Amino acid sequence: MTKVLIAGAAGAMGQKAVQLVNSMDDMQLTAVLAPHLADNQRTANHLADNVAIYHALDDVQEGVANIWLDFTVPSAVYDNVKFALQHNFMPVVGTTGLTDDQEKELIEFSENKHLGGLIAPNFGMSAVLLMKFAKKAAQYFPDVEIIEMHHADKKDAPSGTALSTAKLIDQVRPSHQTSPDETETLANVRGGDYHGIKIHSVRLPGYIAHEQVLFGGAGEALTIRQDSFDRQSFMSGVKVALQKVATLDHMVVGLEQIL
Ligand SMILES: NC(=O)C1=CN([C@@H]2O[C@H](COP(=O)(O)OP(=O)(O)OC[C@H]3O[C@@H](n4cnc5c(N)ncnc54)[C@H](OP(=O)(O)O)[C@@H]3O)[C@@H](O)[C@H]2O)C=CC1
Ligand SMILES: O=C(O)C1=N[C@H](C(=O)O)C[C@H](O)C1
Repeated sequence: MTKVLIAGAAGAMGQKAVQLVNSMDDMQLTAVLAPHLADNQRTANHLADNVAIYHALDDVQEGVANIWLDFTVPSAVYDNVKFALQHNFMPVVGTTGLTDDQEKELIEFSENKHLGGLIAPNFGMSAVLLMKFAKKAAQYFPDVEIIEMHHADKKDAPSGTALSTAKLIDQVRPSHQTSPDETETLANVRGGDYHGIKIHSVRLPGYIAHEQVLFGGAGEALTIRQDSFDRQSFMSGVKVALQKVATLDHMVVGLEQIL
């Protein structure tokens, strides 16, 4: 039986993850890290009496779980994953917001410790495929912009998925002419800029997680779009990650690495 700790267990994704782990025969939820979760909220949060509730990182006991599943906040994820590796948990990280330098450092640390782990900006199959297709299309359509749309509670912008998509496109797109002398008469109206790729972040109630990659060519255009209508859609990817992380000997980035 593999033991799992969920960090951010009371959040929107954490609650889904608790129910997923509870439903798996080969996994046991042994602990959660949830800063504001009270003991009398166990039942509402589907936590059995024997699940340890930690309110602070430094209270977490080494050995309480094999896997550290993280759905917290961008400001906490680096410290959480570093702590997890230092204390021999295999991290499965859904939380977005790690910088490139932080990600690199954590991967190197995992390599030195020979500890498997996964950082997945998106556990949804539609998003994984969107990123794959966008990378392919960018070889032929270098002019591209990204629009990501999320629920109004999302704390980070751009989304981790949009940033990952831009990085993948940037790896392959041919050099090309950008429009010169562009003037913004309203600040930031052209969106954020990742190596010349514009990213536009929309935050609205009613949305969950959606992304469009728009390619423009001479007299034609290609739009690739994915929609996550329900957070349950991320759980099949989380399940595979929990089942496969022990087969890795260092941290990898992207769900596609283990599919
Ligand atoms: N990879 C993927 O497929 C997906 C990734 N995400 C990402 O997952 C993350 C969480 O999203 P979501 O569940 O919607 O966010 P929520 O805001 O609903 O949940 C975040 C949770 O983290 C808790 N938290 C805050 N600080 C800490 C800390 N230092 N240690 C432990 N827990 C902490 C919060 O507790 P409290 O409120 O009590 O402070 C809260 O319960 C985001 O980064 C999001 O982008 C989301 C969907 C899919
Ligand atoms: O916060 C969310 O909701 C999501 N976050 C991830 C991201 O930032 O890409 C994945 C998905 O878009 C949902």
